Amino acid sequence: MMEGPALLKVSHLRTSFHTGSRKVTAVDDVSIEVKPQQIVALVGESGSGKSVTAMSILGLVDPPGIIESGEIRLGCNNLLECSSRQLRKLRGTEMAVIFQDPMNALNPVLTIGRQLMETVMLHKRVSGKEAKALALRQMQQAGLAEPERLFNKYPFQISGGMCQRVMIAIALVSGARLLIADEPTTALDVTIQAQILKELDRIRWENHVGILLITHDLGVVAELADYVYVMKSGKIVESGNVFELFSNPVHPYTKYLIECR
Ligand SMILES: Nc1ncnc2c1ncn2[C@@H]1O[C@H](COP(=O)(O)OP(=O)(O)OP(=O)(O)O)[C@@H](O)[C@H]1O
Repeated sequence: MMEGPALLKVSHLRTSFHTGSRKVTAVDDVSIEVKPQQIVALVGESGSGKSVTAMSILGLVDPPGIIESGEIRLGCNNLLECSSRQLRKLRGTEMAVIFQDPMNALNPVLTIGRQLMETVMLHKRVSGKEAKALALRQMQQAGLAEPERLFNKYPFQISGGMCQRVMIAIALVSGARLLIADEPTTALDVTIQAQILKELDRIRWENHVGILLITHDLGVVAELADYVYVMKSGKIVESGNVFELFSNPVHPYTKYLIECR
């Protein structure tokens, strides 16, 4: 199931920030791969360059940041050669992202249902009625019981865990094959964390998505990931199958992260 060509292949990516006369290379010669239905973790301490890697893949690096070199392939698309218009289209149809703080990622003045329907209608030529039906189905798929009741609620009226499920539904409604999850459970309490992790595990099989999971939490990695890249100061210092990496870490930094768990 995880055999075959990569869904996402990042090769020798370098992303830097120029501020005044200073240049910070946040991502320095990073190469990573995600296969269909695989959960790949990118771990490392705060400031190691995980989020900048994600933003580079999504085409969301803004000045003073610049992607200096490398290649990012998503399916048959060469992302660094895409225009911003093409990238906007790909974000939604091919790749989607969920963030740490789902409440802030949602629009506070629109109902949950409205936001889902708008995403559907942005990507599919369907009537309002069909969009609603699709939105409701996707809510159910993301583990939201009683979607009809939730449809007319505003983000502040539902819990953080439910908001994250709504974000997952929004991410998947357009049929994206790659989901980038940037610290998806960090802001949630432990029991809700476990539920969301389970949900991610389920949707990768059911919706055939590959997931790039960005986290500093090795517990989350052990629970969910198949493959791990360890990042430090912008570089990948070690990578491997999750079982091998945990049982036999080679790089001192990986050993340190595992000991600090
Ligand atoms: N807008 C920016 N301007 C200047 N430098 C930046 C900017 N964004 C990121 N950086 C640099 O990139 C480095 C990596 O940041 P990044 O957010 O990717 O780390 P991270 O591993 O995701 O950390 P965290 O877990 O705290 O989000 C930072 O230490 C900072 O030096």
